[in-house]
Amino acid sequence: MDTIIIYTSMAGTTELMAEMIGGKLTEAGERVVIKDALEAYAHDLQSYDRVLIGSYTWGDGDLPDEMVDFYEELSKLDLNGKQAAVFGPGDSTYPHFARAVDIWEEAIQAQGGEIVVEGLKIDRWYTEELEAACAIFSEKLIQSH
Ligand SMILES: Cc1cc2nc3c(=O)[nH]c(=O)nc-3n(C[C@H](O)[C@H](O)[C@H](O)COP(=O)(O)O)c2cc1C
Repeated sequence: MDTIIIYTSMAGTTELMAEMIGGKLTEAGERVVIKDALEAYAHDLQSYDRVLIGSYTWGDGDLPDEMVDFYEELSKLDLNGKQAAVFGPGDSTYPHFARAVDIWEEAIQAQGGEIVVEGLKIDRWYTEELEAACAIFSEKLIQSH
């Protein structure tokens, strides 16, 4: 199973999640590439079996600005046959908690990708749960194929 993790991070939480999840999959013997969305092109996804997107939420429940180009490219791709899952931190004091996770899941499904594990949303006020939550998410991914 070859996985690409595309993420963007402002203060480092999403990056940490990407590294933790990537580390767990690698430990399980999977091949993983982690890329910052600013250095990634959506067509990069074509060479991988599994696509993971890591995205915090910005504005009023919006995608981060750094991911908008990638989002537009992804919305033109055929993702049939791809396994996918999304993770990201948010802040539950905002009305749309971690909504970027839902936006990405919808975009992936609209292009034919299969969401194999429910999106992981982490509240920034509870980051002590980060490592355990990322480990569980990774384990579900490993079990899903
Ligand atoms: C201006 C601004 C707007 C934000 N809007 C939302 C939001 O609508 N929903 C949400 O859940 N979190 C929101 N957040 C919180 C970020 O998603 C959260 O701080 C996240 O941990 C940042 O990820 P990072 O550490 O990878 O940069 C917002 C943060 C800022 C500074």
